[in-house]
Amino acid sequence: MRDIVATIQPEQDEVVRTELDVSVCVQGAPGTGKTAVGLHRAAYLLYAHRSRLQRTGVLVLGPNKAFLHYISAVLPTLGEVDVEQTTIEQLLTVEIRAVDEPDAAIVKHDARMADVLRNLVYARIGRPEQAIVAPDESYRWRVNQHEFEDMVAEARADATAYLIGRERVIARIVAALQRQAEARGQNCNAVWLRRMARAATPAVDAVWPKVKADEVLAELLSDRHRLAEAADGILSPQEQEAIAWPRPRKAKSARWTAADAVLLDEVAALLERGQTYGHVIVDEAQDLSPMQCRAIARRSEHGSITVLGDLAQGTTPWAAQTWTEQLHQLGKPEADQIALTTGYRVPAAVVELANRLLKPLRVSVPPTISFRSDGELSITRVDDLAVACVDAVGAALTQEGSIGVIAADDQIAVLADALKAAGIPAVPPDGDGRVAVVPASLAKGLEYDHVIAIEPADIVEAGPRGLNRLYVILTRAVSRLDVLHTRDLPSQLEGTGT
Ligand SMILES: Nc1ncnc2c1ncn2[C@@H]1O[C@H](COP(=O)(O)OP(=O)(O)OP(=O)(O)O)[C@@H](O)[C@H]1O
Repeated sequence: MRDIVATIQPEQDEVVRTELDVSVCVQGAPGTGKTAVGLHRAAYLLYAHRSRLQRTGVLVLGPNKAFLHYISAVLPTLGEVDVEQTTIEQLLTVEIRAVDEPDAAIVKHDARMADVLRNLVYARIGRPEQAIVAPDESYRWRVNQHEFEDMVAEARADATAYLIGRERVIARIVAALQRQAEARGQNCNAVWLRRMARAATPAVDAVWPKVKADEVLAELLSDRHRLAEAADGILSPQEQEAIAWPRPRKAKSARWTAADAVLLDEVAALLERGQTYGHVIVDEAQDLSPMQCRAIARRSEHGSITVLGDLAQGTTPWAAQTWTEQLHQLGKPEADQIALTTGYRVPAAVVELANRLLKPLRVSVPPTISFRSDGELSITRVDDLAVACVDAVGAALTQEGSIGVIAADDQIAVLADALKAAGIPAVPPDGDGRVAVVPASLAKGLEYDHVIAIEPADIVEAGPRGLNRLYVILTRAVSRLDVLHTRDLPSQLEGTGT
């Protein structure tokens, strides 16, 4: 990203300087400066509300590590370093050791899982079956069964989190015991209160047990009976089957997936309240699942949020179709929705090509209008992609600037080898070097002076939402875009090449 401070436009500045208490959602076509606006907003808010935000914190969430590498170079130049920058995966701090089948991931990312998990956690609370008796030297203080039942019911009704509810029951029991003891002239000091809490704990454990998030989720995914109970009327039997583990596992030996990490975060929040931030900035927010949105909503519950994204660049299976729906999931339905349409990155010839893909993407977004009439576009049918790629990179190296070779993920190794064999050092997208070889799945949010896009038909066919992915890739070029293909171009781009 270039330094835009000097040239920031009024429509961008309006977003940057929106008041701290106001949440905003920016639908920004490619290269309209969403990321730049988000980072300037972080800097502006920290400047204008430094003491408040130093207390409450600012969180910037980006889509992947390559993107963070890219923005971490920019934020300190804006004069601000007190910002936590991370990806949603890193935020959730669970070691990811497995990958879900696509149908399992879709169920796990669905908002209905929140109800399943709530049922699961609260199903642990039972009914007291006996009174609590706390021996105290020559006395035996009592909370009878009915009182105990009422305390559990009341704590359940007002508790904001499961473990807080449990603590509340213990506190009520101790208070009741204290009233009895004081009525008999006892001095109830802190040591006495702690002793009474210990005496009450076994009875509370039996009714409202302590639990850990990983144990709760491992049990859900291991035990089909428990899953059926918690998901009754919420998930279909097929959906339950899709997420159930083939063999039971304990939490310690569980191999968690990225979607499990989001579920663990939801369970952890059902158990205890987590950290919140004064302001959260989320980039590429169109790609968040409803469950990921909930994780972010919890962290910005007492603060505001800046949502940045482009519905046309949605590449996940759960990508948002409308901002109204996504803002609802993010807990900020009242956020101001603003559209940025002037593209500063992508030259007009390239924008025109990419805009051809908008209609079939079936999202309602205004097309980009390029600010730039310079730039070059070439679309060439070639015989051998690796050979043509090496030639194209060689030619690009005679001009100034960064070069990104972007291809379907499974072609990256072949292209990197071909460049290496030709003596051209190439780095991955988060590496430092003039030529980067970028898997299509990691191209989002990045930009290069010269982009060489390899075999659009393969990019489109590599997975669901392939056309959205192609749209992302075509819009990464700052000055020049070469499209190389051996196969026919996707029909929307037909008639554009040689
Ligand atoms: N007002 C401006 N004047 C000049 N350049 C700008 C301006 N705003 C943004 N840019 C430049 O345009 C490019 C794109 O900006 P940025 O990466 O923030 O866009 P984006 O909307 O996040 O793009 P995408 O969604 O495609 O990733 C960057 O090089 C940035 O420096």
